[in-house]
Amino acid sequence: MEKAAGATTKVVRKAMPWFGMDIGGTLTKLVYFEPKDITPGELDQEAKILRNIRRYLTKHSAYGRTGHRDIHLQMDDVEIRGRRGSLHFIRFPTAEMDKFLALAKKKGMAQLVTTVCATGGGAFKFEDNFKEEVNMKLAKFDELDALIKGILFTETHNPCECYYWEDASDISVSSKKKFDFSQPYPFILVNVGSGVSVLAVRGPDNYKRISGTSLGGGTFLGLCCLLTGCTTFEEAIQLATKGDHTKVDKLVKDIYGGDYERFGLPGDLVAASFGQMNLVDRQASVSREDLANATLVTITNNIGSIARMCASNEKIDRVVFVGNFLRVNPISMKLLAFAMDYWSKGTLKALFLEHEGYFGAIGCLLQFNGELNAHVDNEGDLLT
Ligand SMILES: Nc1ncnc2c1ncn2[C@@H]1O[C@H](COP(=O)(O)OP(=O)(O)O)[C@@H](O)[C@H]1O
Ligand SMILES: CC(C)(COP(=O)(O)O)[C@@H](O)C(=O)NCCC(=O)O
Repeated sequence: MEKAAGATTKVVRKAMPWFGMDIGGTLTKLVYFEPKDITPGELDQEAKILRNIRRYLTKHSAYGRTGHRDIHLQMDDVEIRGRRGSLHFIRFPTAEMDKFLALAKKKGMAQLVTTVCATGGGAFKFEDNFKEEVNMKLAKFDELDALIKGILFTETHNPCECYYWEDASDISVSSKKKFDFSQPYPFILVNVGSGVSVLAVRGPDNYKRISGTSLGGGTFLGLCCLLTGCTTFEEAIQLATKGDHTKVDKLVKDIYGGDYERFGLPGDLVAASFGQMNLVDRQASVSREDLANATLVTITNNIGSIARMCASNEKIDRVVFVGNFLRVNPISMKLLAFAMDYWSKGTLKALFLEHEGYFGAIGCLLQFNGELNAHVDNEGDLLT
């Protein structure tokens, strides 16, 4: 790009809009940086389309039938690349990508010819659709790199980001407590999205993916829909909250009549998930709520076991759980907190983060560092 004659470049500001997008197996997460330090010169120059997009995203909390802005997660007064502004958090089902692209086109995105930073499997899968339908180029980033960068950034910008569950053994009294995560390393990171990835993180650029399981949030939702006829994650969680998994599972005491003392297995421990459901009379006596609760407990306990084995193998005592499976899901968080503590005899600590499913999108927004440069002249006007 040529600099205008006589103009000296004072500040290099990157052209707006700034988005970070994590296109996951179930949900697409969009983080939008709303600049709050717009100079009068910049405001004059701001294209009408850009202004309309900024207003549309920041003034609404619902987009179409299935898009939502998580207003409670909004982060204000954040500095990124020398600009101050707010981070807005928006999600919609990845299955609705065609509707999102149609909306983006309607809002004039196609005329902006811009680049969006994207991560998650969908950044690869939908790359051509973005180019063809909204003239957007995707700058792609690895989802696990982005996840860790997003966590580290958010933790340093939000003093209340990290928490644990106190007294997790009693679900009814257990409560959230702030945790100081300013010295994070090393930690195990368990990302419970559609599937589950487990990482050992020893430094900002030092991590490895040590395990994973296909029994994750997608499994919970899929099985719950099949077993109960529910249609949304929120409904599945509501049902699970009112159910009792012990009517569905076979417990140690159903087999032993009490504890299996020799190996320290308490009678109330689940011996076999869904282990009662081979009996026709038992099938008839369980409710949709019980089935939802059993599905949630089964998936959660399995994730807890894998996380605990990984922590023990890596000799790391802090386990951070993230991903949208934990959204509006205190049952799973408390179960994980209890499982980590109980089975490790108090040596492992389960930690949780407020922006649970958005770290990939945040990390992606932060990583972009090219192509959008715009020169600003003496008066602070954009020359692009
Ligand atoms: N509104 C929702 N719609 C669908 N799934 C949801 C919703 N809220 C939470 N979830 C849970 O979050 C999981 C997806 O988590 P997420 O971290 O976004 O993963 P992914 O990147 O694979 O989409 C779903 O499988 C489901 O268990
Ligand atoms: C393939 C994935 C990294 C995709 O991430 P997601 O969209 O589920 O967040 C994840 O689903 C995963 O790690 N699945 C488990 C695969 C396994 O180790 O068995």
